[in-house]
Amino acid sequence: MKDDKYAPHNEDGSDEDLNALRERIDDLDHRIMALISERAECASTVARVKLAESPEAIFYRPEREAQVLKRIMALNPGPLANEEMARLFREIMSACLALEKPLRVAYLGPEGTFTQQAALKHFGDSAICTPLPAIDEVFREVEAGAVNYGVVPVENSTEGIVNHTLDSFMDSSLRICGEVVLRIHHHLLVGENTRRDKVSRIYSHSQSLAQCRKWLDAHYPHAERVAVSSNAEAARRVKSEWHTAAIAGDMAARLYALERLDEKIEDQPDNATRFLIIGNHDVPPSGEDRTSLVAAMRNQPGALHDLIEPFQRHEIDMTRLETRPSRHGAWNYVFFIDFRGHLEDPRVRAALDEVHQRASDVRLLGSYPMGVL
Ligand SMILES: O=C(O)C(=O)C[C@]1(C(=O)O)C=C[C@@H](O)C=C1
Repeated sequence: MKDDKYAPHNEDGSDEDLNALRERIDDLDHRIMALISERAECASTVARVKLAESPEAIFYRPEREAQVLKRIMALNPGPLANEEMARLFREIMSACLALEKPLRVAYLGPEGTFTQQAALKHFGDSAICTPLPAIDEVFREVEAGAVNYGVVPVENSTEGIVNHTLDSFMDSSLRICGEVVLRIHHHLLVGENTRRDKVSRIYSHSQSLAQCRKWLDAHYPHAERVAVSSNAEAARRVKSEWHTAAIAGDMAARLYALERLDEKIEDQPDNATRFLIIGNHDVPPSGEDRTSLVAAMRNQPGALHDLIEPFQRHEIDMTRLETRPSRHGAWNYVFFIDFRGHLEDPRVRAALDEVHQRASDVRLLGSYPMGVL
């Protein structure tokens, strides 16, 4: 409810001068701060309650965070956009969680990649995030308990699946605890000594070069395209080279202080990448969840149909189906399946009981809240 004390004197606020408006802002800031402090105290108490329940308490609760953010977006009165408001609350929760227990997160590096951006978007600024050079190293560090969670890319809307991530699940007992979807915007970046008409070589990750193929054909048909290990590595190189450019995102542009010759050069304007949060515990239902599993089928006609038929019959919305070669025996395949719903839903249980009977092996990778922001 609006407090009269804070309403403008006129409808358009015109009788208030700048000083008066700033006094109002100071006053509001004090009240916001008092409320944030009260919230942080409350989160500290939550931590004590969790510890009293179990010494192995899990402090990070992705299902609760998803509910908080969704509620904030639903209640937001404006004028800030829902995403902006949720982003602010994302940071408040991140700081509150750090009071309970600072989270350690490993992501596929190096610094400046979209995966770092995804880690920040999901965990906020208070998590302690460390880059690692390969997807399987992220898995290993989480398995070893050196970090609490890992962030790895899993699929891109234009270039498809990240095979390394799917393959890493085959040898791992880790669970998926969450997902983040990031809109991917690519920029053409140069160092201070490079002019637009002098660019003769363009570095980027092969996926990013592919995502900007048409733009490059139209604008730089004669420039050599060189695939490197990451967009951030591309940005690092052009920092010290002349006549070269990098295709990379905001994080890398900022990290290496590069000039943006052209922005948003991706061929598909809705280009997005989905990242997974990997951890070592199950996540309770949030109300809007996704489940992932990997299933091995006996090599026989109709095997794939047999596998997916129970989902259809139980009206479960399958959101992804990927086939990967199995590590056991030539010409054997495993299927990665994502569907809407949680392992605790009765319909999901019924479908999975049947899938278990039909497949030679099923491994549940986890149920987790669908990306909110
Ligand atoms: O509700 C909890 O379990 C909390 O720990 C509180 C809180 C929050 O700040 O709202 C903090 C961290 C969790 O990841 C989820 C929510």
